[in-house]
Amino acid sequence: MRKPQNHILVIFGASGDLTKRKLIPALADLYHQELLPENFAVLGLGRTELSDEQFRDKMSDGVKEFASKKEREHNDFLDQLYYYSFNTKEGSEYEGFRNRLEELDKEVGSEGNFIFYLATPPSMYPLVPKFLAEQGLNKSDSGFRRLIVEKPFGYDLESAQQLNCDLLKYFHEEQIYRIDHYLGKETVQNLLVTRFSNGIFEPLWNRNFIHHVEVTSSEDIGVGGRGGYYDDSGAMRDMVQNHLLLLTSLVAMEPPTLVNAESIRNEIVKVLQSLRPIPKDKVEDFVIRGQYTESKVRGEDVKGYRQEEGVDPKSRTETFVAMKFFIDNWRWAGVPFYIRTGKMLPTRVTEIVIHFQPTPHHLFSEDKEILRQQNQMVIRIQPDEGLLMKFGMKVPGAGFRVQDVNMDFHYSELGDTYLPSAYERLLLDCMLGDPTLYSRGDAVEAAWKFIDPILKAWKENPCIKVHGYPGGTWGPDVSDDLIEGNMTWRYPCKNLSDGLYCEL
Ligand SMILES: NC(=O)C1=CN([C@@H]2O[C@H](COP(=O)(O)OP(=O)(O)OC[C@H]3O[C@@H](n4cnc5c(N)ncnc54)[C@H](OP(=O)(O)O)[C@@H]3O)[C@@H](O)[C@H]2O)C=CC1
Ligand SMILES: O=C1O[C@H](COP(=O)(O)O)[C@@H](O)[C@H](O)[C@H]1O
Repeated sequence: MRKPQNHILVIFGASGDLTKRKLIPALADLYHQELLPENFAVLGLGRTELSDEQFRDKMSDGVKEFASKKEREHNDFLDQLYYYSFNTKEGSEYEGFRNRLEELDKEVGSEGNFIFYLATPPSMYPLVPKFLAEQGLNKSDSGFRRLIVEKPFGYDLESAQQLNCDLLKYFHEEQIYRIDHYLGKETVQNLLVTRFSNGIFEPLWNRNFIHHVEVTSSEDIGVGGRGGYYDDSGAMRDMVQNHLLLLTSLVAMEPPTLVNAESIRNEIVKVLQSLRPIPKDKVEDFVIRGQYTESKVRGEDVKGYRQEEGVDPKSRTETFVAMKFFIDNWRWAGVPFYIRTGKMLPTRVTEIVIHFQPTPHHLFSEDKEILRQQNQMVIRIQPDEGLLMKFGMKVPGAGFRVQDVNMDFHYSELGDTYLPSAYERLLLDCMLGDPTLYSRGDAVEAAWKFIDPILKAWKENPCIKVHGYPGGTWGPDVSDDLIEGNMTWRYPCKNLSDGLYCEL
């Protein structure tokens, strides 16, 4: 495996939750696999006053696992962490920061290569690049300068376009790495391999053989301590605009010419640009929104969303979205795509279900449940990552009764194979200068263009219902009505044989 060039990773927002919970553990994993360069340091930034030592102590909790195994290595990793305190909103304070960075660069031998990671509140995303540019830190003749931008990328189409413009004033598109951590997931990348390295699937992957596609990403927890952020965001901005549309794009895209950033991202953007707009006055026919209410889950009382800390007690923010849409292109004309996400649902599962066309004639009419004869391919992103095919087999004995059987593969069967975390993969790719698994500006805007009219309709028309659903259920019952015919969503928890992830 190629190692990245020597560099410093500068984290804006290093005293925050994301740094401690995701970034530092991912870096520790890279360190222990010897994937970090020889001369490397992290420079954490925030207003909170911390010495380097205090910062290391604060971060060491997140990497305790290693501490117990290899104490010396663990300490060597922590020794690469540094901290500098300043208000990143104040342009006048950047000179001091630049001096510290240049000093550290000499100390570490990082050759003037810097990655700037924006893990601050989003209001700071346009400011930091401007102030970096004022200090001449956005470009260099000798070293590389890259900028990683966390989600959310904009609040709507207009703000996303504005943010793209703001970033592009100071950094080139090739320097900008917009994170969607779903693309960093091993099983999401495997979607491309499953589709494009197997002769058996791709010939069937189109409107002639696929009846409809379902994408579900459910969580069995509520908003927890993130009520303040979430109440202003909601499931549509938090999950659909980015992760779910990305999964849809990978399912629907054409084969890329090459496995590189340009080819793959070109195909992703084409799908997003082909999404059929949902007219504002038809939103209720295509999109169901819901909000969890007080309930009992597995014998425990759980709060309703409006009782969560930081949430407006009259909030109409959606914690559940189910929607139906079409992709207007040659491959997918007329095939409905159904996507669904929500908090406080029965289990945590992300999966894609390809429903194949039924046989043209139901030969084995003894089987009353005709739907059984529709083959399904379930691509499970998490947990218990794997792939499952469902098809009909004869029930042994008299007559011709058909029953569904499963043929499945679980990643866990690969034995000790190490599945890197999404952040680990994405950080390493950025260090190596490979943006393939990061979102391109035009893709982000195309996704917002599709979502924007729905958000506007919700905002402008209070008659569009926010359906309550008791925590621990699969969302509002009306979400079943979205699916045409006598079909329903796949409810993974109803069929324990499908996997071990279901905890109900
Ligand atoms: N947490 C998560 O799991 C995820 C977070 N994200 C995104 O990442 C970003 C960070 O999230 P998270 O870590 O949870 O947020 P936190 O609120 O925990 O942290 C925010 C960080 O920004 C710093 N900050 C805020 N204002 C200033 C300022 N004026 N000057 C210097 N530093 C400042 C804070 O430092 P201090 O208070 O010391 O100044 C703190 O380190 C957000 O945009 C979020 O949407 C995305 C995906 C997941
Ligand atoms: O981006 C986000 O994703 C998480 C879900 O991520 P996962 O990797 O656990 O599937 C979600 O909880 C959070 O609200 C959202 O901001």
